[in-house]
Amino acid sequence: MTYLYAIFRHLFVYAALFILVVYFVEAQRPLLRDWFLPLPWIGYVALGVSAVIALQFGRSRLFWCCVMLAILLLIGHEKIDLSSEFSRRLPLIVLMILSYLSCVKDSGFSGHNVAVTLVKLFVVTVLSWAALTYLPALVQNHLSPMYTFANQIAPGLNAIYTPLEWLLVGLALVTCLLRFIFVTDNNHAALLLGALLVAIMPAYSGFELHSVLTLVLATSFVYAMLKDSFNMAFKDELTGVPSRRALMQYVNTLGRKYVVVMADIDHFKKFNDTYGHDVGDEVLKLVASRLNKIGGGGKAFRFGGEEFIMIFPRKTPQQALPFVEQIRQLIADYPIALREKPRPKKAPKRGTGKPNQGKTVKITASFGIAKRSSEFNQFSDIMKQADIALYTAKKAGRNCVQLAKQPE
Ligand SMILES: Nc1nc2c(ncn2[C@@H]2O[C@H](COP(=O)(O)OP(=O)(O)OP(=O)(O)O)[C@@H](O)[C@H]2O)c(=O)[nH]1
Repeated sequence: MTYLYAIFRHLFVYAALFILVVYFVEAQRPLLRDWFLPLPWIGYVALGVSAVIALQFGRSRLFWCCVMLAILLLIGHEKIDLSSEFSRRLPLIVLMILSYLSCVKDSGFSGHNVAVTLVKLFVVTVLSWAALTYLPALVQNHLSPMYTFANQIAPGLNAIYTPLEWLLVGLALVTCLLRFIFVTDNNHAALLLGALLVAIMPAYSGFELHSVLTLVLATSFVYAMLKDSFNMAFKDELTGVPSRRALMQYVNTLGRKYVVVMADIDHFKKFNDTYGHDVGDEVLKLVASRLNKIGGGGKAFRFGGEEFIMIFPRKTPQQALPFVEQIRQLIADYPIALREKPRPKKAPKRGTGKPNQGKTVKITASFGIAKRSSEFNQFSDIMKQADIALYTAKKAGRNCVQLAKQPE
């Protein structure tokens, strides 16, 4: 569910950006030309900044995208004298390269890897060129109906690309979309946006409009890199909730009144030993997603291992208690469906042997609550108090909440 939500959230943001850009460029062509005419360098500067950040962050794919876009812009700027056929095909080739880059991993910037990537990009370029040159002859008989079909959809389509080129554009865009669905992050969303904007570039003649599209793309690349790096640094990789580092940063923003709740899954070692570490990981994700939904203004963090911390700013332990109780109950009541055991290599004969039925289990967690007070005003001291309360909860039989013994 969270995975689907992440896909739709990203798609919504980037699709909205794409539509906004296209609408703005369509509606404001003369205005944009006036704005960008005195700024012929702006697209290059944006790409340069994005490329430098990509270098610093080790995002080689976005770096190569910036290089490709700079070449595209340069040729659009007619700074390089090449045959018009090459200029016409270049957006398609860049599109193919973008879809290729969305399918591979960041390989970094070591001399060897840069050389290998350049060779691969060259191969993609040659293959794309060959496809654009030889495919029309192969599908000659289908070309005329394809032109008619494209004309029926929208009369202007054939003026931008030939129907065969449209097919290649579609293929490249679907590849980027599928890669984004498989690896849902900002980098892949930016690559998808990049592919979309490069695909529509031939529809907009004029260097200024290309500069606008490049500027949008370079900015989205920078945003994607910063956002993904932020997530890596401040979100726990397994559970997706804010990490210990995020907690330490958050603590600095707290005022003089707050409550710290320490949560720990009960008998988790036994659970891991019984059902395996992978199932243990799934349980951790589940518990984290419950804790993440805590009410009362509480904020959950994974502290490490099977321990979580929740902070309630501007609350007393008594005010936080009902929300913690609610979450404890939610976790305890939730039946966890265990995945079916892996099928045996040799399938039992039909009618013999019982189906490998999935089992459900339940898990509980214990909680310790402490507040900031004049006696315990350092975060580490309040944590220690919450930990003592948690230990008391464990001693009291687990699956319960204990308040630290602190002066009122
Ligand atoms: N699957 C999984 N297990 C983890 C992870 N981090 C820590 N653990 C396990 O969590 C278990 C913690 O066990 P203990 O601290 O002994 O406590 P417990 O078994 O939960 O018992 P009580 O806390 O006393 O109820 C260890 O077996 C760790 O290996 C993780 O990321 N994934």
